[in-house]
Amino acid sequence: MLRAHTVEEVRAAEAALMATVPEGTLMQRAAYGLANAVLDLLGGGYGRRVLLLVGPGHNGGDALYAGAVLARRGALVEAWLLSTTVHEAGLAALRTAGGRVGTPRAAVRFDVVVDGIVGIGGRPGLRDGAVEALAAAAGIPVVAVDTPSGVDVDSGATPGEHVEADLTVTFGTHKACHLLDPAALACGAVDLVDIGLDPFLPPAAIEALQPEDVAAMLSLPDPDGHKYTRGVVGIRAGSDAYPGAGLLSVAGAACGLAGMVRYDGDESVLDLVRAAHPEVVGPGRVQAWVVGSGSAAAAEPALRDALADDVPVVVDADALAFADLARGRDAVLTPHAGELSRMLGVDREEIEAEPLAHARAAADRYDAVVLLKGRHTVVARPGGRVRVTTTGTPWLATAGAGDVLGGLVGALLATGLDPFDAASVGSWLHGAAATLASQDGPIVAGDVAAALPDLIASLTAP
Ligand SMILES: NC(=O)C1=CN([C@@H]2O[C@H](COP(=O)(O)OP(=O)(O)OC[C@H]3O[C@@H](n4cnc5c(N)ncnc54)[C@H](O)[C@@H]3O)[C@@H](O)[C@H]2O)[C@@H](O)CC1
Ligand SMILES: [K+]
Repeated sequence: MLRAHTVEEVRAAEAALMATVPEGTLMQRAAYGLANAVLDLLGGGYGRRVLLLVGPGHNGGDALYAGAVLARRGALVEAWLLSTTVHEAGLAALRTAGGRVGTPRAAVRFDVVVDGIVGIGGRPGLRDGAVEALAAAAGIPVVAVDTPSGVDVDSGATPGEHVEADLTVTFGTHKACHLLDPAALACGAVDLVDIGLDPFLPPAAIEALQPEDVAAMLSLPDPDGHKYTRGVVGIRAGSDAYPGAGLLSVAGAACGLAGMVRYDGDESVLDLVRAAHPEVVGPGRVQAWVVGSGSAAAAEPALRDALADDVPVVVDADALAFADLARGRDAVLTPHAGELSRMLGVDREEIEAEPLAHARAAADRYDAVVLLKGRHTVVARPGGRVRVTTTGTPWLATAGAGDVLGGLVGALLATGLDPFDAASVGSWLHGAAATLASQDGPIVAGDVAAALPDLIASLTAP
């Protein structure tokens, strides 16, 4: 499990760890990790030209000490000091190693820029000197120290100017900004350097599932199981006007995880569903319902009927307008930013600027699990625990992909996962299946559903 901690938690853990090691140890660990990441990126040190952007705090100190390591490895290291005071010992180390201090100038030629302007002590936004230095070094790959300077570390928002990194090297644990958009977009790839913080960190409120977590949560068929013990998922989606929504919801549900898929909707859609998925049967008892996509006016009665069965429910698309009915129930609400905007009465732009805060607010408001779709989907449960999905591909932004996701989450609920696990595992599988199907090329929603069995097999293979 990948975990993200708050600045406050990191500072407390660092203080506890620092009490157990000689002074300066943590910064040395951080600096060596950072220098190694830069060496990897550059394919070596000798003759490489490295620019350090150095702010007033320890973040700049990390950059200076890493610069000293790089200078000893033969790199030509220049530091631009963006504050009247910088980490003195770090600066002395850089100078001793042969690095120098330069002044910001246009049309500079460096192989890499190391952003040590601010880290977890930074307020969002950049000061003028930093903006000008970054402009002078535009076009050069950027390695951010701990966080891209200027982002809001704990919320993942980017309310002001900020660094756009190609690689972010962070220390001890991830922070929200590494996982949550829009800040995560500014991180580029993220490397975590172990500085020994783990024993001092509390449980994290924000997590990102990894393949081994997903594999451990999937329920495999018992040797003596049968289709009913494996769980039955029911789909109430699609209509005469939108039969595709029903077909794709069924396709996601028919990934093989549940023992049976039922379709309960218009006869005309059922005929199409049966033609595409002969194994699907008609209405009856289920262990989970998926309600709402392409349901139009039928969404409200369909949701009421599903809730009356007292089984977990995925509340999707048209049914989200009636999400109040599911308050406090075993439910997964699956809005995209536009749908959540209508549910909360908040502008869509505000939701996209702070998906973490709004997914959490919605989970509390509806007392249910909320899966807010996006590049990095946010799954929030009431009380603040969150899982962020980091699988996926931009090609997944395609019509019907949400229907497949709804069906898949329903199948996972039917197998007995709780709503938080079903939503986060479903979202992870959905993204990973899209990547598998896409191979960096275009896909349609049906391809994502079709890739699920192979993906699941690769995860669960002994
Ligand atoms: N505390 C520790 O033991 C460790 C800290 N480490 C590094 O230390 C960093 C935190 O250091 P600090 O607490 O000194 O904080 P930072 O280096 O993040 O910066 C804080 C300083 O920047 C100023 N500042 C705030 N916002 C600004 C902005 N937008 N533009 C310009 N200046 C701004 C503040 O006045 C303050 O002086 C971490 O991100 C990490 O890089 C690592 O060395 C690992 C160990
Ligand atoms: K930084």
